[in-house]
Amino acid sequence: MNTTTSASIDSAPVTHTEGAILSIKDLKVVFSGFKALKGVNLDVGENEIVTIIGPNGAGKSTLLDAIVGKSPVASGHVFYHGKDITNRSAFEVARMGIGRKFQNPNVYNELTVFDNILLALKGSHGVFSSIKSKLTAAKRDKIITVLDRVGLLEKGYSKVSSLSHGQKQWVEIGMVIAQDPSVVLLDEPTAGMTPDETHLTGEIIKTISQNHSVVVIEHDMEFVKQIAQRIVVLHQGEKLTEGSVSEVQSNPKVIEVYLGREQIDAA
Ligand SMILES: Nc1ncnc2c1ncn2[C@@H]1O[C@H](COP(=O)(O)OP(=O)(O)OP(=O)(O)O)[C@@H](O)[C@H]1O
Repeated sequence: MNTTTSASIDSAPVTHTEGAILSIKDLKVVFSGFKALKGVNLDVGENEIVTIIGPNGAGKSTLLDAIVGKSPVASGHVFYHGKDITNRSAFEVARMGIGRKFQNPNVYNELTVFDNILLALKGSHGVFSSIKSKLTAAKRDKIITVLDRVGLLEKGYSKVSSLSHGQKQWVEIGMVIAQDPSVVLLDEPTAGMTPDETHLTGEIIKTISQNHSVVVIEHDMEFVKQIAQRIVVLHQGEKLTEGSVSEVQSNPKVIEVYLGREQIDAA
């Protein structure tokens, strides 16, 4: 991979981390004087699952928003495949290959699961023309592959309105991966799910990581343990630490600001 350099505020060259698909350097986001991110660094490798945890208001969603051009970056850099994409528009970032799923499913309830995935495929233009146009074998195969990866092969011809909350979330994950992103960003994908749905979501994330890098914001520590390879802990707009599940769970600072509180909440 070639090294890309960008000028920082003080003109010192800033480069991405060699080999990282997504490389975030000293990222700062400020809302009307409030520092939501105070200089966060994060690297995501190919086919890696990175899980972000931290207390409410830590800056987790803001970090994903800043990556995809939804929150303006005050300073610092977002490199994607070595290219500086800081403050690109949400549309450009999505087109380049960073897919984002938000907390609430954004699906077409009156269409089938199959048609929802069809609409998300690259090259689809508008609901009516996409569904009425002739389905090529390649598109059909692609949709079936996506349905298989998100565990919805048998629900392909069901209307989304008939699905459970968890299944609707998987439809939307399918719509994101149908666009062939290199990186998939998931904001609390298990919110509101049953324990069984939560576990299946973990298995789906592990499956999709075979073809995509995945960054997941999550609160449920059982789920984090199921999927986590590397955990990043955010606190008050800063990275407190990062490491394996056992490293993070035994870190006194993490216990003090986050895990202790989670354990009390769970009691
Ligand atoms: N558009 C905005 N305008 C002003 N303040 C904002 C905006 N978005 C987020 N914030 C503030 O930035 C801080 C970080 O918010 P963020 O949503 O990123 O936290 P979080 O870690 O995702 O929290 P949660 O777990 O509750 O979703 C919070 O104090 C929040 O109130």
